[in-house]
Amino acid sequence: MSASPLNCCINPSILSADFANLEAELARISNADAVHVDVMDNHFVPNLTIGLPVVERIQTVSPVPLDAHLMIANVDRWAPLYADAGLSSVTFHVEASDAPIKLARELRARGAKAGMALRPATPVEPYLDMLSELDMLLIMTVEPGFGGQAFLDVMLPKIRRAREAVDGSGVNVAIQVDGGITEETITRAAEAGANVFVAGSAVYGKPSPEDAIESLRTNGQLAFGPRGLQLTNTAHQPV
Ligand SMILES: O=C(CO)[C@@H](O)[C@H](O)COP(=O)(O)O
Repeated sequence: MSASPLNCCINPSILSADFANLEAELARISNADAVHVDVMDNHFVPNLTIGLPVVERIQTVSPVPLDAHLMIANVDRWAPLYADAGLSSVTFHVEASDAPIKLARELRARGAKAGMALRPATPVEPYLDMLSELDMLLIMTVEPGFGGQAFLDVMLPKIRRAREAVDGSGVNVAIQVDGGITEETITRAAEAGANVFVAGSAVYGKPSPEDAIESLRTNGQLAFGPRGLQLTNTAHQPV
């Protein structure tokens, strides 16, 4: 399935997969648009997952592109190395970067799509002027660190503001949401304007991850509707 800026994308979160069988777990989501790789350092978030050597190995066996979500400190130093590794998309947290515009430019220069993430308590308004520097804006819909949390409905106005700004700016920036996405909450997130959905437990917690991806995609696309047709610049596609 190739991602289109006019479509909703479903990116399953590897955090809910079996870390002892990653190759097999990746084969179970071959109809996903990308795999969302949660990199946590136990500093920026209170959890520890995997780092660059493991991510590089995952890339060699994944049937879909990698969408890295770096929940780490010192991201200005580390994120470019993930782009150098050939990842399709690298997302850093604005709260962890000293120079987000410089970092986004560096990621693009190294061939990756540039994503920027906002924790729930971080407002979007200060960053709307830099949309043209980004390929994706990730609005966290839970506090980052753990899978299986409940979707924060209080994030819906932030998603709406981001969507209005993206549509008004004429640049094609994907709006990704991550945390608590289910067959039910995806509808509210998509109605608000999100078009790339990270889902961990709602994919890997189901007997058939492939069927779960299709259901999520159908619900997301229905709720997102023809809104995507307003986008005109297709140079940067979401993953
Ligand atoms: O980045 C994170 C958590 O910090 C997410 O990617 C979660 O892994 C999503 O899991 P679910 O909420 O979908 O179970």
